[in-house]
Amino acid sequence: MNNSYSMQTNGQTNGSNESFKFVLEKRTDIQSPAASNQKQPSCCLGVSNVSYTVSERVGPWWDLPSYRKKWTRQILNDVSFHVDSGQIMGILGNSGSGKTTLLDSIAGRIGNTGTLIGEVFVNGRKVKQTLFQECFSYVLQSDNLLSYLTVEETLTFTAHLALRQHSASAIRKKVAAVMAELSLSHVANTVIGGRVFPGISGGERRRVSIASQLLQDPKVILLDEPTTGLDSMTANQIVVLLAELARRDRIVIVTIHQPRSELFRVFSRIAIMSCGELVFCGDPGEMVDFFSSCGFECPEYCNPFDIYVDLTSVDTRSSEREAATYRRMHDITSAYRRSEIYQRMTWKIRQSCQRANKPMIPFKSKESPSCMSKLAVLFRRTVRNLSRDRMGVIMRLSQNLIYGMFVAFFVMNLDNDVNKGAVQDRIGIIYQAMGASPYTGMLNAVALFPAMRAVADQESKDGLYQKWQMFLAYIVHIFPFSIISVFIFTSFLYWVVGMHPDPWRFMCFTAVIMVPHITGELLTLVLLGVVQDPNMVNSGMALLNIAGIMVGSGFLRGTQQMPVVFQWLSYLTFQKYGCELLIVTEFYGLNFTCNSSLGFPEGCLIKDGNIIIDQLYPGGPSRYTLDFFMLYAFLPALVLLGVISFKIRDRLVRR
Ligand SMILES: Nc1ncnc2c1ncn2[C@@H]1O[C@H](COP(=O)(O)OP(=O)(O)OP(=O)(O)O)[C@@H](O)[C@H]1O
Repeated sequence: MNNSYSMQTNGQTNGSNESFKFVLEKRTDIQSPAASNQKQPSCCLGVSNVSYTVSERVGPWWDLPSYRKKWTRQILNDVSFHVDSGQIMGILGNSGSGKTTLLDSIAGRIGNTGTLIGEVFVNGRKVKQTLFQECFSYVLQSDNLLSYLTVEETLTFTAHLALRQHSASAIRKKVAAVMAELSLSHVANTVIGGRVFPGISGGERRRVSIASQLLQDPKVILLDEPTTGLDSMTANQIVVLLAELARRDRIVIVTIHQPRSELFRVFSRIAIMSCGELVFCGDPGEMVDFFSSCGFECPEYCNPFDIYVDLTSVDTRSSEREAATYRRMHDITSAYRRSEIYQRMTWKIRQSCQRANKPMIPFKSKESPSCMSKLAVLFRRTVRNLSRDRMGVIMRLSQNLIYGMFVAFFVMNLDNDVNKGAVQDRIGIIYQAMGASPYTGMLNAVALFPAMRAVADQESKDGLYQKWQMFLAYIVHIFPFSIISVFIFTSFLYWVVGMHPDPWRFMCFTAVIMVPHITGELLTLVLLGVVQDPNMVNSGMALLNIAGIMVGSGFLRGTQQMPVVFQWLSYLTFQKYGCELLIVTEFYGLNFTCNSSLGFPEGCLIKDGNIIIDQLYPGGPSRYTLDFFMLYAFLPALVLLGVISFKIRDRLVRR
């Protein structure tokens, strides 16, 4: 079997009418087991009998009888392969064949919903599942990058998070070297960009994601569909670049959809998956040989990738087709298992395990900085990224003010006459200020945080830091914005409508309003830790806030008239303490006038604000300091809750 195939191009290489045919020639690169024993690669990866099963409900939740039943589904079935350093392996297969699950299982990102069995060897040494993440770098299909950082800044921050023992100049050199290796030097100072403003191209973004992984010097790089969403020329360039990375003594494994035919010569190994099984895994020449021996010649001028993936896919459009294509897939898989290619592969895995002087497992560089240094780097990165978001900054600073303007122009001047709304308008303003401030905080979090969360999900899986550390770094940056934004809001509203003209009371008013605004943002972040969908968080927050102001304020129904359970619940709302403080701040010692001809003469019985305080919050002034303490206690409590929420997220997020 020393005959094999090489490829001849026919026509233009980049034109649409490109084509090629296979020509028989003598192979020299396929070594016998004895020969390959002489030349050992510096690193090798062996995956042996990996299977993954999940337990699933048989039916949907609205069909209770079937929902109660469970069945076991085999997602990966006895997958084995071997790759040496210097090689790039492409994993092909139709949609749902298990490519991503295979990468996830090797990358240690499979989650705990199913059962993973099998063994992974690096340099013949068995790697524990818990160490997969420290050994393999994983580039996800979607690029999670911060839009407002430049390419160089992105890589520099990542390097600071990953490499402690390197000096600043060493990190600069390292970043420059990685950028050069991935041909990114020309866009070093260009921002990544986002949906609403331009930045680097899709292919360059993909290369930045790969570069971030290279900073940790991984020996094995896994990439899930790195070419998806790119035009075919850029996709080819990415694969060629990955092949070059592999050639520099690394192992690169990449899942790919519909590679172009000229990539045939780029891959060192090709694996084809179908229904969770590895139907074939070998070098490109072997692949053509193998399928021909199974009776499936690749027609001239056809893309062998398309032909072989089609041949091994199961067509579920009708039961007859399904049975026939499944049989064909099964026959090919059986033939592969009996083939010399498969025997050689299993022999290589065994041989690497039995080697006398096995090299050590090459873990990624793991010189993480201390917790405080990581927090400092994350904080700097968050501030740098978000402070460049002009719309984000404007929104943060102005939305409270815009709302304040609306309320101020609606109320205009507060009167001191009880019959001209002196009490009602003041209570209305307090109700609105307390009720609306959490919403503006919530809007900020929902608009800005999910992008940061996606980055943290990825980087925490890379072992750079933990998700709760990013949460802490993010909330630190909230405070200055909140203080300025609330100060602008209260300065405008308080003085324009003419609330109590005591500067000290104005400061207290501002200090109280600060808390619901920050609490709104913090509570949203806490929920975003455990709920993936920001829209659900939006709705949840709106409901919580409505419930809080209803039960806590006592404006809709006096606290004394509420059922006991609500009276107790009111102590858990920040609105209770906030409203009480604002009522005391505004009404304490405030004298009213009364023009009895304008309204109810009984209204004139309300001569001063203390009567209102006694009605709404009896004993309120004596609890003034305690209320402040209780109100501000919500902030550290929510920070703690946030840390817990993001620790729970570690378990919830699979990839
Ligand atoms: N944890 C899980 N629970 C239930 N089903 C799962 C789980 N993980 C994967 N699957 C199922 O396994 C099959 C293989 O999924 P996978 O994402 O690996 O396919 P794929 O080949 O990467 O597909 P694509 O090319 O479309 O991304 C799919 O049908 C998927 O729904």
